[in-house]
Amino acid sequence: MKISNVEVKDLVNTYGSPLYVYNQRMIEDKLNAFKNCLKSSEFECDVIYASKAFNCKAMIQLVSKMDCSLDAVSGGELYTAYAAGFDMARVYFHGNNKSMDELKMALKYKVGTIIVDNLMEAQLLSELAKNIDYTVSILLRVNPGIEAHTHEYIVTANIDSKFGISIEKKSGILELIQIINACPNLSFDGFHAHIGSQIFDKEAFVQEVNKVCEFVSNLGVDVSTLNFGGGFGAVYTDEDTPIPVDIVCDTLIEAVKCNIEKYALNINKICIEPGRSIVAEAGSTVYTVGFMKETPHKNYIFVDGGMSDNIRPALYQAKYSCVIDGKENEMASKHYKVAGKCCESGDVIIEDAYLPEAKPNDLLVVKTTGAYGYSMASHYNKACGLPVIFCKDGNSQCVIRGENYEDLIRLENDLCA
Ligand SMILES: Cc1ncc(COP(=O)(O)O)c(C=O)c1O
Ligand SMILES: N[C@@H](CCCC[NH3+])C(=O)O
Repeated sequence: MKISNVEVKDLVNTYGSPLYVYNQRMIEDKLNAFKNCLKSSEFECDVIYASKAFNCKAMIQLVSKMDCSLDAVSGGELYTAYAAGFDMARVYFHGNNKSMDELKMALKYKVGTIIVDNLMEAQLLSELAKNIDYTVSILLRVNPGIEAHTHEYIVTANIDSKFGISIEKKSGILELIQIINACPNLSFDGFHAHIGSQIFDKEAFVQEVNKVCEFVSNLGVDVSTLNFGGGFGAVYTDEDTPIPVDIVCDTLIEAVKCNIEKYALNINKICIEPGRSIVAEAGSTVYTVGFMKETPHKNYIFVDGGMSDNIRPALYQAKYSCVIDGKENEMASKHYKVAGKCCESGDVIIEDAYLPEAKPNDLLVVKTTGAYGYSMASHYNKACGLPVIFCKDGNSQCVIRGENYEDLIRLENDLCA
């Protein structure tokens, strides 16, 4: 099996096992697709990559190369963007509980946009921004009361969310805007909303746009920018049917246009923040099969990683599909339960993988692990962090080296130095 024309077995020979492998061309194509599809002659459009899905310098440099903006949600993500040489004016800084240090860091780096999440943040930021020498664009995160899930969305379900201010709280929102506008270095430009992740129903996004625009039309405040967040889906198994990128973008653009006309709004910029849909399908995890065993009801395959490199099955009952390298074209003949090596019964990567006969040392490639895999990895059982490899057109490049045992105790050892 090849990933962007690089043999998986060659990757394992060169970099070891297990590995996260990304098809760099697929990432670039996805960023391009969003950029090319989110276009309008009536307003500016910005595609902001939500870096929580997969954040490292090499990824951020790709975002820069493809002329997209960047969503960061922590000091660590900001620091990585800065270290990657990213244009900080194109960073959108999020978070429901940004610390004073993080806000100071954002201002020091001259981050272009801060998405303010609550009243206390507005108060603190307006103090911190008094003496800066540039203007920060401010969006306010509102909670439109639309909580979308895969295959379904529930209107008005979300009033107790930890993120944003409820769109129903008009007086609180006006108070917050006043605080922002009273600070000469902050410019209130509009609103941000985000309704969930892995959403397959385009009507959920139309509802989001309608709700936010109706709210703006009743506010009596100039609003130039609307950011509708991310949440676009990816294919993990045959059951997944995400909305194609062109349709997502057309749907959003059309919905915004209708609302601009309906309410005579002065919107001149819209943004979206795709994370998963950019990187999920481009990433795979390559494991080596170790021991195998049969129980009365299961055939187990044990792999040399597990919940420490992919927490999503244990955390969300997320489903994945996989292939055995070199046996992609063989008929499936056996149901396997693919489990990891962590000391936890729930350490299962795939509950039921229907595969050709497997044997120890086979390379098992789990697909669509590119989003929230590396970024949610842990050191449980002192697991070493996996290397990350980018492949493109027959070439491979290690962009994050794998950890070794020394790395695992380095922070302790530093204290003794
Ligand atoms: C504010 C915000 N923007 C963007 C995203 C990215 O979402 P996704 O990876 O589903 O596109 C998230 C995560 O859900 C988010 O919370
Ligand atoms: N971590 C989640 C997505 C969270 C999105 C962040 N708001 C996942 O793996 O599906």
